[in-house]
Parts: sequence; structure tokens; C-alpha cells
Amino acid sequence: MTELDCSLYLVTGRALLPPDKDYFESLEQSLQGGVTVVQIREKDVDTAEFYDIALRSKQLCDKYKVPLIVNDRVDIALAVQASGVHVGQTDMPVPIAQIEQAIQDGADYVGIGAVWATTTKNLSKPIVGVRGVGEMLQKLDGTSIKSVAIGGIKSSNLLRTLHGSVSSTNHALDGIAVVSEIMASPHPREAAAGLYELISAFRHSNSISNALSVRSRYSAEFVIDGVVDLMNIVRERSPLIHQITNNVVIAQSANATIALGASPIMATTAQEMEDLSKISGSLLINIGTLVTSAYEGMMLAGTFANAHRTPIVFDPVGVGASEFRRSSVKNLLNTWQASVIKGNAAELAALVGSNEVESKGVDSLGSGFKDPVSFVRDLARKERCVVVLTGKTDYVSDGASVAVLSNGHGLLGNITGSGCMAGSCIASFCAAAVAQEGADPKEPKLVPGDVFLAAIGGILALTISAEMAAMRDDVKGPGTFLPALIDELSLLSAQCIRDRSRLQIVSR
Ligand SMILES: Cc1ncc(COP(=O)(O)OP(=O)(O)O)c(N)n1
Ligand SMILES: Cc1nc(C(=O)O)sc1CCOP(=O)(O)O
Repeated sequence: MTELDCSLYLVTGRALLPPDKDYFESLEQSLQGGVTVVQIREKDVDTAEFYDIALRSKQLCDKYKVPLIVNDRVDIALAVQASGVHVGQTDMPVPIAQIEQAIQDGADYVGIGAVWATTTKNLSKPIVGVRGVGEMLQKLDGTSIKSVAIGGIKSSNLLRTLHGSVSSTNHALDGIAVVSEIMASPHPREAAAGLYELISAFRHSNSISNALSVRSRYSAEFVIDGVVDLMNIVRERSPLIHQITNNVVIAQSANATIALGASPIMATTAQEMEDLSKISGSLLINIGTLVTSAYEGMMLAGTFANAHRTPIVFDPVGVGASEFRRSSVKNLLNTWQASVIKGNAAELAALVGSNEVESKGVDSLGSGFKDPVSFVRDLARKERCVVVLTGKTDYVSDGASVAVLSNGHGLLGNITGSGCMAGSCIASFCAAAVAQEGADPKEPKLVPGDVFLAAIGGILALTISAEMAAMRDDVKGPGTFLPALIDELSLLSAQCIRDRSRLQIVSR
């Protein structure tokens, strides 16, 4: 078979056509929209009808120079001179084993799914999620076999699918396969063109961001200027910050958000998530006192946030403390893409399954990572988001640059929820970053704005305010420190940030 361009792979499904829409008209329009491969998938027709459909489809595909693949039926593929046949391995329950078998069998490509839930097909296996896709992609390292993800892919989750479906060896998808997003559309040309545009834009932005990482555009001065600009935007626009957080810190996190100049909404119920996603500037998810009902809200809120390209700040509080937390965090990160993951050394170690750092409940013990700079940078690359490691020194990385921040005060460690308030501050700065850049629907980044600057801004705002609070005469200890900290957040000035920031940028 000649080299396949798997970018936008249409699998047909005539049952999904809108009423009165002709199948061949729909197919031709989707080819005009930019579909790069077509697979004829007919489960309920006899051989003669399958042959007729495949033959006419082949003529249309030839007209647009697009390869045609036939699902399951080698005889029909040969009869219509199709470019190939798609075969499944129904006797292989484990997806990884399927990939290994496909390699052995000399397949040209593999379809990996279902990445998301779908109603188009009755699935015999659980969905694999983007992380599952990433694991399977790693098996293809060193082969020339192409890969497409399939199952529940829509324009709303396409960027998340492409961003998240990457192996730790950086093996990415060659394309995506869809049925309903094109077949069920009354306007298949536009549906296909919209998907194709997102795919090309994603590839373009990925190559730009790789180039930027190498040249590393951040300097300490650039960062401080950017942070000050973002703080001004928080105060001018007072973005709504949706926070699903733990019940120990709800009030102080909301107060810290208000003090900074943003507007908190602390809603947890799943039924509200769609409406809130339309008006929120960012979403904070903190699992500190995780209960099943809040978990459902987190799942939904994150999904809507990704669809609206709203930044998600994820705080996996105490993730290593119980199996419930570990599996919940795994599922959450498999379902939506965070823009920032923030945690202390024990939490981030638990997230990657490392035992380098000791913990007690939600707290880190000991001296932390031997090489925190490499740790945050590698985790940011793996999770494809900004990572914040909090502690006496804070580290923030976007996978290329690492900001090492040495502000703060020991009293932050003597009150509960200082890390949670850092999450609220970061979420407020993230909302400002989105507002600053504006959401261009054609821009392929998962969220608009500079999330790296926003994460640094949130940390500096809290830690410098803590220094200011600790210096006050009315602060006698942890009890008086907390309200003073809220006061200082509201009083924090651009000059104070410029004068007090202790920041170093390390690039690879
Ligand atoms: C591109 C692509 N990927 C996966 C599938 C599913 O194939 P299979 O497991 O053989 O299941 P059926 O399609 O026969 O239901 C696909 N068809 N196309
Ligand atoms: C044909 C097919 N195979 C799948 C798999 O997981 O192997 S999911 C699927 C249907 C995909 O349809 P939609 O894009 O409408 O969700």
C-alpha cells in the first residue's frame, strides 16, 4: 500500500446520516472538506449491496485522490481495488496485545480506541483514554506503523485528544478517525474542514512551541513584567474563578481570590458544571477532601473547561494517601487536560509513582527531590502542561524553562491550606492570561495565554504577600498571620513584586 495520510480518517456509518441526507452526497462533501482516508464500514448489508456501496465510494475517493479502505471484507477490497482492508482482532482482549499483534502481522496502521465514550459502536472493552493511547503508541516506537485514535472524537475534544495522546517517548498520533462527527452532520464538508483545520493548526503550533523551547524566550525581567501585567488584568477584569476545592479551605481560598481581585465561585454539583463553564475564566480542581459527588463534578467541569479552552489548575492534594485518590486522579487526568498541575514534593512523587519523597497524609517529609529542576521539567513534558512544585523553594516549568522561586515565609507552613490558596492564586492569574490573549477560535493551543507566566504569578503573589504579612507588628503567629496574608494579597503592588521577587530562570 502507498504511504497513507491518516490525518483525518473517515469511517463510514450510513445509519447516522441525518434524515434525507444521501450517503454518496455526504461522502463527496466530506472528501471536499479534507478527509484524507475513507473506510467503508458496513455491518448489516449483504455482499452485493456492500460491493455496490464500496464500488461507488471508490469512484468518489479516486476523484479526490483519497485512498479507500474496506472494513473486514478482503474479497470486496480486492474486487473494488481498494487501497487496503481494515481487520480487527476480536479474540484479543488486551489493547496492548492487539498492537503487538498488528506489528507482527505487518499492518500499515493501527486504530487505537476507544479513546472516549461513543454511542456509534457497542464497545466490548473499557475506553482507553488519552493516557491509554499514549501507552500504546510507545509500542510503535521504532516501527513505521501509523496510528489513529478512534472513538468519540469531536471538534470539542480534538485538541485534548491530540495533546494528550502522546507516549513518554514523545510518540504522537498520525491522525484521528471519526464516524459520527462527520457522518451525522448535515454539513459534512464544513465538519471535515473544521476538524482538518484543527489538526493542521495543532501540528503547526507544536512545531513552533518546540522551536521556542529550544531558544527559551524567558528571562527574569520578561517574567516579572508579564506577572505584573497579569496582576493588573486580574484587578481590572475580576475574572470568575470556578473552584472545586476541599472543605477545609473553601472560605480562605475564596477570600484569597477576592483579595487578589478575582471573583470566586465554589460550586461542586455536577448539574451546574455546564452553565458555569460558560462564564468561568478558569477552573481549579483540588482533591483535598474528595467525595464521590464532587468527583463527578470534577469530571464534568474539566471536560467542559477543555471544550471551552478554559485553563484547569489541578491540585492533587494527598494523592498518595489512598487508592481512592490515586485512581480518581488517574481517571481525571485521563479524561481532561490540565493546564497546570501543582503539588508538593510528596504529591508530585506519588503522581509519577516515585518513592523518592516521603509523605504523611497531605504533607511532604524530608528534603524532597535530589534534582527538582529536572523533575518538574520532565513531568511538565510528560503531562504536557505547566508543573508547579511547591516547598521552601518553588519550581515552575513548562517543559523547557524552569523558574526557581525563593520567596515565602515559614509561617506559610504553619497554617492549613497555604498550598490550596496558591492554587486559587494561580487559577486567578491563568484567567487573566486568557483574558490578555483573547480566545481566538483558530488558535490551536489548548488554552490561550501564557500559563507559565500565570503559574509563576500566582506563586509570587502568595509568597511575597506572606513575606509582607510576616513583617507586620500585628502578626504574632499562625492565627494572626492568615488574616494578615489576606490583607497583604489585597494590598500587593506591582512595585512590591518588582522589588521583592527572587526568581531565577533555568533553561535546558
Ligand atoms: C480506523 C479504525 N480503527 C479502529 C476500528 C475498529 O476496528 P475493529 O476492532 O475491527 O472493529 P469494527 O470496525 O469491525 O467494529 C476501525 N473500524 N477503524
Ligand atoms: C468503529 C469504531 N471502532 C472503535 C474502537 O474503539 O475500536 S470506536 C468506533 C466508533 C467511532 O465512532 P464515533 O467517531 O462516532 O465515536
